[in-house]
Amino acid sequence: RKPKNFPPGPKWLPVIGSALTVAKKRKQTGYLYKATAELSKEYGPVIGLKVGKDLVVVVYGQQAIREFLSSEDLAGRPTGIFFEMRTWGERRGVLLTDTDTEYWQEQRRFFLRQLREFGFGRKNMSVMIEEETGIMVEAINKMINEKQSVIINMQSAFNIHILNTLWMMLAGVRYNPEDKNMKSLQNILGKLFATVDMVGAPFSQFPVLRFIAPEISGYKLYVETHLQVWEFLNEELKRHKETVDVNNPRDFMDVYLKILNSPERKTSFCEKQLLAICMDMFMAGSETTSKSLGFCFLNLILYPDVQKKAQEEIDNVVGRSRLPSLDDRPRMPYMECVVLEALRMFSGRTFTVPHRALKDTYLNGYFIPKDTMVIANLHGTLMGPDSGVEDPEIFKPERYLKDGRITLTDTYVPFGIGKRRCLGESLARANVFLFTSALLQNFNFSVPSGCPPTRECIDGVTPGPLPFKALVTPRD
Ligand code: HEM
Repeated sequence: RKPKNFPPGPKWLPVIGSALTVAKKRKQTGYLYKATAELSKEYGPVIGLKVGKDLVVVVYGQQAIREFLSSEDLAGRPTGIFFEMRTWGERRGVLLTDTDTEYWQEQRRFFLRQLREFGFGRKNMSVMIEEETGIMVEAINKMINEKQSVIINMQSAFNIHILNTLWMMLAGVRYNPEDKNMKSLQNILGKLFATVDMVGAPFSQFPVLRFIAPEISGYKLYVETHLQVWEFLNEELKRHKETVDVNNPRDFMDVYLKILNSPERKTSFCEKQLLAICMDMFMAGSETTSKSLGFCFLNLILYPDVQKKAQEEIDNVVGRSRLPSLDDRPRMPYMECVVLEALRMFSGRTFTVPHRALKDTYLNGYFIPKDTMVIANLHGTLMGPDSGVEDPEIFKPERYLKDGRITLTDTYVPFGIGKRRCLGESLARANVFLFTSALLQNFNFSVPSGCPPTRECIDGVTPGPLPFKALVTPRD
């Protein structure tokens, strides 16, 4: 039965709850984020659903999103499918860490401190990304070679380089794009993303399917691909344990191994936890950044004036004799705004991670029982009718500039806020800024004749642009 004063939403049918209504709306509108927007028109900023046996609340209104993300009562880690996944793995001796809320907060703090203080290991974050941008520029130059230009698939152009920046920080390894390990990792992650659709995957809507139809429901593939990533990480951990010098940590794995060997080690620290963090970083950090860059370049070819203005700024501040660095950032407000707009285009179509109510509580005046899963659709605050953003579908970096200074409002939360906010924000911003400015410094990007890009996206919990090509020409 529906709890008293639970947020309003579509009718709950026996067994399937409201899953069918969401699926129908999704089919009609083509997108999960648009389905939420439609439901919100009918039911208001906070929508109550029942998916299979679980209570799920989706938050869409701008103010309600802020209230949700600021609430400590709603900052728990989900149990349900994710928890079961880990328990399932534990039984086979591979997965599980107790990443429930309290442990997670301890691990979060540790990760953030390491990121802030060292950028991990010997090379700091900026230098490492700058090197990777140089490698990408070089690779494009090679493709162009003697020709005048080259046509590139832009939506996937960044995947390998972004994976490299993540993997360099975590394990100090960078792969050649042609490397077979890198290709296999990319392949596995791609499959994993195709199967993860927290609100949409059939097995998360109907838990029983996991047991009676593991193949068709996608559960088997989900678990198998998860395990493949796990094994990939475990191999690297083995190598690290053999070669670590705790007084000279090379990367995050070494820093973590140092803690494991120290007497002050807290109970939440263990090897499995380390692997779980690396897994979370891959899951949360690779597709998100690559897709934001995809949206960025899609819009740069659709808005050549924006591209030209950014290039003028790069030429003035950096020139052509060296690559842009993070130290240039304060003197490049227009490029910063290009990044802000790219992040809005990505996060404005995406959802937060699922949160869990740690106790009975209230949101926007509605009752949220303990253990309800709560998730926000950031479209509401970045692009929706009460977001305060004018012409939200238009890529307009100037919107953040007031008298030459960057001014952001409370509604601009592409990384979330509060206790569960994104852990990789500084890395993601640095990646988008450095890759975009290095490429614009060296090349012009335009629509190839006969291949106009579409603005339509691939639907999912983190949508990305549909495949599109750019004509890339060296700048004089
Ligand atoms: C442009 C790129 C990115 C965007 C737009 C983005 C955005 C977000 C958002 C909206 C959340 C959910 C916040 C919430 O539910 O309250 C999140 C969570 C998270 N992000 Fe990011 N993210 C990006 C890149 C990264 C990177 C590069 C990393 C890792 C290095 C990362 C690690 C995480 C983690 C671990 C969480 C979960 C935090 C938790 O469960 O407490 N993200 N991110």
